[in-house]
Amino acid sequence: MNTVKSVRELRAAVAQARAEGKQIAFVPTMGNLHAGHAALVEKAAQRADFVVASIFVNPLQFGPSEDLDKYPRTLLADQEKLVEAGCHLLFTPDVEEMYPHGMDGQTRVSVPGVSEGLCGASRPGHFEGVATVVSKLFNMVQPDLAIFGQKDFQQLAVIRTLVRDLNMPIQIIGEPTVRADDGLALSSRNGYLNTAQREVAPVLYRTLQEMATAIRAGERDYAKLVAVAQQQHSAAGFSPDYLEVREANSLRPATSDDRRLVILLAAFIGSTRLIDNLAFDLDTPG
Ligand SMILES: Nc1ncnc2c1ncn2[C@@H]1O[C@H](COP(=O)(O)OP(=O)(O)OP(=O)(O)O)[C@@H](O)[C@H]1O
Ligand SMILES: CC(C)(CO)[C@@H](O)C(=O)[O-]
Ligand code: BAL
Repeated sequence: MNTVKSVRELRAAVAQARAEGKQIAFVPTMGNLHAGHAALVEKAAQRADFVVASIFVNPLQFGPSEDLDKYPRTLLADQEKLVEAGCHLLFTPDVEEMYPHGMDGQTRVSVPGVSEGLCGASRPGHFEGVATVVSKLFNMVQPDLAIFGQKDFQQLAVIRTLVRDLNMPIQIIGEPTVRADDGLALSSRNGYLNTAQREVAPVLYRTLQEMATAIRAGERDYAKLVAVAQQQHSAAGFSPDYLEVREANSLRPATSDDRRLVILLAAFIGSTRLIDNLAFDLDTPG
């Protein structure tokens, strides 16, 4: 696997792969890779001949009081995991390479609708930062397909909308969330948890499963289910950020008639904010 830091080197390497007739798959990340990222790269290697990954901790998508500075940077270990998963080219630009004219005057990409509410409400500007950097990365790599995790369910919806609305000829593939044995969704931010916090963290996914089971059994009082789950989160030491039942395609608040649902949550434990979600179809047995 080759690692490049400049857009010029990236374009040259991708052009060579194209000249060899290869299909290009792209997996953007912020690094500190775990088995969830590896699953995306492995899927990319199954679907295309040449796999490009990026590691860039994008300042534009972090709020002023968020964890930009402490976000874990583990390049050597990440490179080993990428090689093992089948990556051919790693792009690791620095902030000056991504934003050579500074971030203040940077053209921004804003995706209305699906960016609003949920993480969009809790993290103002976050999805504009994500949509902007992903648009830039897509233009730099020009992949045939790009792979994202369903763990960031709203982000995936934002990117699908962005690609549709800006006529980008890129197929977007969403991959299921990879979890620890106890159900906790793998996330780089799990590394911030102390032992006691890590022990209680699986309560998040457990309550999502309990809510989904209740809805499948006919419960349609979503507010009641949310209140019960939030009590369990609070009892475990979490401060709820949001917990909502939405229609899975549009992300609008769910009605009792909707069949494709997603329950999404964000919650703080100490200063660590975790997200998770569970999508299900009432017409498909669970
Ligand atoms: N557990 C997981 N299973 C599958 N995909 C995942 C998982 N965690 C992250 N991803 C995906 O990996 C890609 C890069 O995500 P990112 O580098 O932010 O990882 P992360 O572990 O989610 O970090 P963070 O702590 O910022 O949430 C995204 O498409 C994201 O949805
Ligand atoms: C898609 C992404 C790499 C853009 O910075 C980031 O939001 C992430 O890691 O999910
Ligand atoms: N995984 C989404 C990137 C972020 O939290 O900023």
